[in-house]
Amino acid sequence: MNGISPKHRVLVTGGAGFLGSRLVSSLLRRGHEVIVLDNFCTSFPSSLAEFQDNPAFSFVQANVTEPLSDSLKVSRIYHLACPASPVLFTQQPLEILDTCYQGTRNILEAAHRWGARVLLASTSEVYGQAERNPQDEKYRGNVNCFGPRACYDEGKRVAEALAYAYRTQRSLEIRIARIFNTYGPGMHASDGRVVCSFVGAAIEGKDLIIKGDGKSTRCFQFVDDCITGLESLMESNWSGGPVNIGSEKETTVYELAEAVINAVSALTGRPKARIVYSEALPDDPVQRRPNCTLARKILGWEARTPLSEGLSHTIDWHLNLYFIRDYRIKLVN
Ligand SMILES: O=C(O)[C@H]1O[C@H](OP(=O)(O)OP(=O)(O)OC[C@H]2O[C@@H](n3ccc(=O)[nH]c3=O)[C@H](O)[C@@H]2O)[C@H](O)[C@@H](O)[C@@H]1O
Repeated sequence: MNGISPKHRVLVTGGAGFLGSRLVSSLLRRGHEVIVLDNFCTSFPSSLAEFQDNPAFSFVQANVTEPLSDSLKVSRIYHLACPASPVLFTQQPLEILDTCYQGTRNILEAAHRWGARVLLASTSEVYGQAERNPQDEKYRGNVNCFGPRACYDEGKRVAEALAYAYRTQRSLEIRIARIFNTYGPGMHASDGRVVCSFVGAAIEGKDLIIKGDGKSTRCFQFVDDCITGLESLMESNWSGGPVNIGSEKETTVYELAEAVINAVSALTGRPKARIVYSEALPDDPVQRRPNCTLARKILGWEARTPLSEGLSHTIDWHLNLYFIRDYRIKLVN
């Protein structure tokens, strides 16, 4: 993780996405050669624009559900490709399941041919409607396999099971990160996840919609903390099971809404947006908080960015997408 660490040829699946593009930026900064594989199903080519002139960067437009060409041979694979917004769980469940199973299988198969190490982006969603708080990696979860979140929750669980099978049967080097709610610059308001939805609404002067009573909790992790955690895990000697990567600071959805409204108003001088309530999503986890003792112990890593600081970077990023004139805000791209 420092200037003298070995340089790799790295494949990032989903590299045009929210986490992916931030990871690519960090890997290139550290001197690695990076290939992004993405099909833009939930991302935009513009998120790769800043890398285009970098000779260490290349891009392949493809779906991970198709087998990988050996011309892509690398020594490290970050497997991030998968739609992750709950809005898509009801719109594209079959595609999500295909990506989680066949996509992950293709990645692991290619890694086996190439002798590459794989980091699988798993999720806090494998814990489902958790019956204990916080959730450590030994907790086996409470997931509904026949419900609107099943495609993602069970999809990621089968992806973990595939990784385990390739490790035991094919001796593949595997790292699994269970990533908890991550936010920051690069996640567009249209994504549907809560932080970017609230920030987008507050900037546009629209109501913030709380789904449910606002008492549900999440621990919001700033994207750069998450990326450092993923890179540390990839280059660590850890050969055990999955590792939680998240913030341990628990916040209710209502507290988040208030924080966003106040921060946007303070930064723009505009009147405060309002909160309205709508029905809770079915199977929406009520309480979620990682226990990150393992990550601290094996990686010396923990999420450090306070919510207020992360929100301020996030709001700045969103404001830069907007053109402010005559007290009206218009979308420019
Ligand atoms: O990051 C994680 O750990 C996982 O959780 C997310 O799911 P969720 O926690 O439901 O993410 P959000 O859509 O951001 O929702 C968080 C909470 O805010 C609420 N919410 C969301 C959006 C909104 O406009 N209003 C609102 O009240 C949701 O109902 C939920 O209670 C996604 O499943 C994944 O991106 C990810 O793997």
